[in-house]
Amino acid sequence: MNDVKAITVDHLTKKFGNFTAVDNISFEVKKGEIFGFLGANGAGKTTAMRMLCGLSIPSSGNATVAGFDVYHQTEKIKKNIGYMSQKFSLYEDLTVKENIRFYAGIYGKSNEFIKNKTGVVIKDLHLEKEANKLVKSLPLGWKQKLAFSVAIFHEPEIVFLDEPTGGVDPVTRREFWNLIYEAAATGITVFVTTHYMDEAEYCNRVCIMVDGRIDAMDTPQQLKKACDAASMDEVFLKLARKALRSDT
Ligand SMILES: Nc1ncnc2c1ncn2[C@@H]1O[C@H](COP(=O)(O)OP(=O)(O)OP(=O)(O)O)[C@@H](O)[C@H]1O
Repeated sequence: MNDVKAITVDHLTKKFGNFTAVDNISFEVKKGEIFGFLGANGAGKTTAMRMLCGLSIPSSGNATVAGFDVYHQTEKIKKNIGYMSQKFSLYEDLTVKENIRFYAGIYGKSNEFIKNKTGVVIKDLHLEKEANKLVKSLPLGWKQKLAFSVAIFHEPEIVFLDEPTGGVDPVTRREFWNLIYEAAATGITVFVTTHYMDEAEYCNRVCIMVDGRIDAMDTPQQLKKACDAASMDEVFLKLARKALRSDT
């Protein structure tokens, strides 16, 4: 990790009518950093992430992603990021190989690049026997690992992961995080939302949102120290308890 900024956020705000979903947030993420974005349901995580991905125009404030401005350079942002969410799924009726080729094609990669890298990804994920099977035949954990590999196939500067490991067992989640570490080691910046507090421990830095605002932001070690908590679970409970709004 170095001091190059992958993401800069300065007083960013998003209003829906009179309701302020994201309220004046500011932070920076360094290149190669694994940055965890936590908060109770309705805290504003997805709304903030959508602005950073160039999918939603802010009401006020500024932000840059990979050096591009979130108001005027949204197409450039989209080309330079990867995105994966629990809800975003691969095409179930395409094979593993067809899914990889389809998404790589969207980013305009050459046939040679796609062919070579498809082989590498399938080998790394140990999916050789499944390469020509329909994605719907794979277990959820395999689909998620494949979806992550597809999201970074075009070698983006930053990958945004919105609750990427929802619904899978701890062992598979651990394997998924190994992929995240490997990606970060190649210099890809990882911006991840999660509800799992063991995953918060794996992040270099964590930001906790409460009612649209940033309530705390630091390394997991420092947050535990500051809150006099034994685990991130305890940190989260102490901070999120203050939330007035919740979607659940
Ligand atoms: N398009 C919209 N119009 C009106 N309100 C919205 C819209 N999108 C989100 N909100 C509201 O903004 C708040 C923040 O929502 P957001 O989805 O960003 O939260 P979140 O932290 O991602 O929650 P979750 O963990 O449940 O996904 C919620 O109260 C939500 O109902």
